[in-house]
Parts: sequence; structure tokens; C-alpha cells
Amino acid sequence: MTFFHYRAGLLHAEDVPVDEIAAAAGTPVYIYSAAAMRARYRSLAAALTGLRARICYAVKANHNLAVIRTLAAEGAGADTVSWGEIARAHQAGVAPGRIVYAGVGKGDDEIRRALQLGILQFNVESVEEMRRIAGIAAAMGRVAPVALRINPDIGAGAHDKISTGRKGDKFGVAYQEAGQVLGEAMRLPGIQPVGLHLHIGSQITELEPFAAAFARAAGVYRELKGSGVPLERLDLGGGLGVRYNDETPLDPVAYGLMLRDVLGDLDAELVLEPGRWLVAEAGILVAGVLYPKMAEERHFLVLDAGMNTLLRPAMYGARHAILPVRRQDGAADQLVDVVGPICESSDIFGRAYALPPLESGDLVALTSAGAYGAVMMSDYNSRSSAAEVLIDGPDYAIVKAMRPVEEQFADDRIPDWLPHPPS
Ligand SMILES: Cc1ncc(COP(=O)(O)O)c(C=O)c1O
Ligand SMILES: N[C@@H](CCCC[NH3+])C(=O)O
Repeated sequence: MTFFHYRAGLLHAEDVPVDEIAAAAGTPVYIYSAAAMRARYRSLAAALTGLRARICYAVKANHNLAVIRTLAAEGAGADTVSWGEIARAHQAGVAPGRIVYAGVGKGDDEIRRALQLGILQFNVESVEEMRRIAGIAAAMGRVAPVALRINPDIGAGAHDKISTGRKGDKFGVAYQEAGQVLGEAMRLPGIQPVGLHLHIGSQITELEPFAAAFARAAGVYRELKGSGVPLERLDLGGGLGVRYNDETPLDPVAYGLMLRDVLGDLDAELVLEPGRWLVAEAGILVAGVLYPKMAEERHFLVLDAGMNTLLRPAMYGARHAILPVRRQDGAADQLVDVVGPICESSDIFGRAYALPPLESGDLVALTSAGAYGAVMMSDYNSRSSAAEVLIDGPDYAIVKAMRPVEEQFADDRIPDWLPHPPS
């Protein structure tokens, strides 16, 4: 965590003291380090040297415009999964010709808008979707560049809920059926097959499943290209794993070597769609301590951040390391269960965290929170989403303010015909 470090016992994000940011933006607050994101991007790009490859940042991991802009300025394109994400990426400055668009449920209007904008390619997940895109494109007098997402039947990912490439998962078409589907695609007006796509899962810390899936995809690619399908791109998806606690994150150099080994002689431009790997460790979530609740049977630390702020622990049993924002010299750590304020038993970040004694008003930082944190926030229990702050050296900016409670219900409407309650 070199971009988040202690100086004189106080946690800093790059050069800015974290307590200063918390005072300015309120808590809970997500803090992102631009330098950390750039360092990640550059180390991955460097590991791909010599390969014909492009990086399309999976904006689902963190879709704040300032985050997308930081990576786009480094040369990243965008991997998207809805018109909303395409619009965000475009708004943040990503050129349409650098945007790929996946997802099992693309709506007609989304397809139309993406065609109008002129994105690089649609990553198509079913024959039904292929036909739908063909119809819409033909009616618009356009041709949709399409990569077919194949399901390689290889499981990977830290959790059953984030494995996407097994037979029976909803994503893509069985790899054995790719030829048939692309054969039909070639006969459809409005479709230009340009590639294959796969994405086997997320938070993968081993190279083997990637290598096995990519080798399988390369076999299909070669066979189809050999039989006359004009393929030019193989999109490998994302999935590169990071450190949350004690995991060994995926090494980009080893990943690059594996790509050379498995795909070095493939006649294809490669596309990588990392999300988590670029931004997770570049972000922390800073929360205020509401109460230390030291019941005899269990010690709890109740934070002002909850599952509505960071859903990963409740949803996947994920465990993010937690640091005190101010270190205490000489104070012995206590084991505490760290929980949020939401009325759900699953609103718990984890049991038995070793932390120094903390009081109301103290701050803690949940680490590796830059990916799938802010994007998955909700106003559940009518608790407002956290603010987001971007740091760049000595500078910082609130890149999304915490929403005042009144704005949460500003769009609700009470129909005139509903009776009034008694006064
Ligand atoms: C198609 C696709 N590409 C890329 C990603 C990004 O994954 P990750 O954040 O694990 O790199 C995902 C999400 O899992 C995805 O579904
Ligand atoms: N949201 C998930 C991962 C899903 C990745 C997107 N397909 C997480 O927090 O780990």
C-alpha cells in the first residue's frame, strides 16, 4: 500500500492526510489515488509490450467519471455492460472507437444508441441477441462489428457468485457452438463478425485457469478463421485478482508471459478488460466509528459505513483489511467484530479484526475498496451513499458529494388521490 501510508502515525492518501479529507467530505468517504491507478495501468501496459494488445478498463468496477478519465488519459479504452456505462465512458473522454460493449441483456434502445455512437465492438452473448442487433443495425443502415462471447467451460474466480465461464453460467454461447452462430452471423445483414470474446470470472489469482481458457479460445479462433470467418480480435475479458487481506495478487509480468506463451503466434489483436486489478487497491473506504459496543459476550465496532456503502462482505463473504486512520503507540489491539448501522444481520464487515481501542469519532479505513465499492452502493435504510474523493499528489477533489437525504426522495411522488394521514 505505498499510495496509502502512515506519516507520523496518521494515514495519508498520497500526500494528503486522510482525516483532512474526512473532515472536508464527511464520512463514509471513498478515497481514490490517481497515482495508484496510473501505476497499475502502466505496469500492465508494460507487461504487454511486444504483444498487439489494448486495455479496455471495465468501468463496472468503478464508474466515477474522474476514475474513468484518469485511466483514459493513460490510453485505456472502456469495457461496458450497458448504455449507461457507454455514456459515462464517452462523457469521461473515451473515444467511441475504444469502447467494447458486453452483457447478456442489451435492450433495443441501448443497441441503437451504441450503433449511433460507433463503438469498437459488441460482445454478443447469444444467437438471439445477434439476430436482434442485426435487425436493428440493418434498419438503421449500419453494420455492427460483433465479437461472439464464448463460454469455455472453465471455472475460475474467488467465489461461486463471480465465476462466469462454466457450462450452465448465463454468459456467452458454448464454445462448441461458436462456428454455427458465427456462420449464421455472416449471413445476417447488419452484422460484421470481427472477433471472439470470453471472460471466465473475477478475482482470479492463479494463471492456470486463464491459460486453459485462452488456449481453448485460441483453438476455436484458429479453426473459425481458417474456415473463412474474418476474425481479427480476441477479447480475453478481465478477472485479474488483487490483494484484499492476504491474497497474492496476480503478477502482471507473469500474466504477460503467459499471454505470449499461449497466444503469441495467434493472428489477432488482443483486448484485455481488467476492472478490479486497475482500481481496487487504489481505493480505500474511510468510515467513522459511531460506537464501540463492548458487550461482555462480544465486542463490536459500529461504523457509519454499512452494507449499503460496501456490499462485498455481505454479498460474497469478502474480507477487506481494516486500518485505524490514527495509529496509537503502545495501545494493545483488541479483537472486534466490525459492523455497519443497517438493520440486517449480514451488515457485518467481518469478525475478530485486530484494532487498537477506538472511540466515537475515530476513523478507520477499509482497504482495497476502489473496485465494486462505490458502484454497488444503495440508499437502503435511507442512508445516503458515501462521498468519493480523488487524490493526485498534494491535490484532492470531491468527485462525488454525499447525497443529502432530501435528494433521496426528491423524485418520489405522492398521488393527489391518496388520503391524508390524521394530523
Ligand atoms: C465481460 C467482463 N469483462 C470484464 C470484467 C471485469 O472483471 P474484473 O473486475 O474481475 O477484472 C467483467 C466482470 O467480471 C466482465 O463481466
Ligand atoms: N461485484 C463483484 C464482482 C463481479 C464482477 C463483475 N462481473 C465483486 O465485488 O467482487
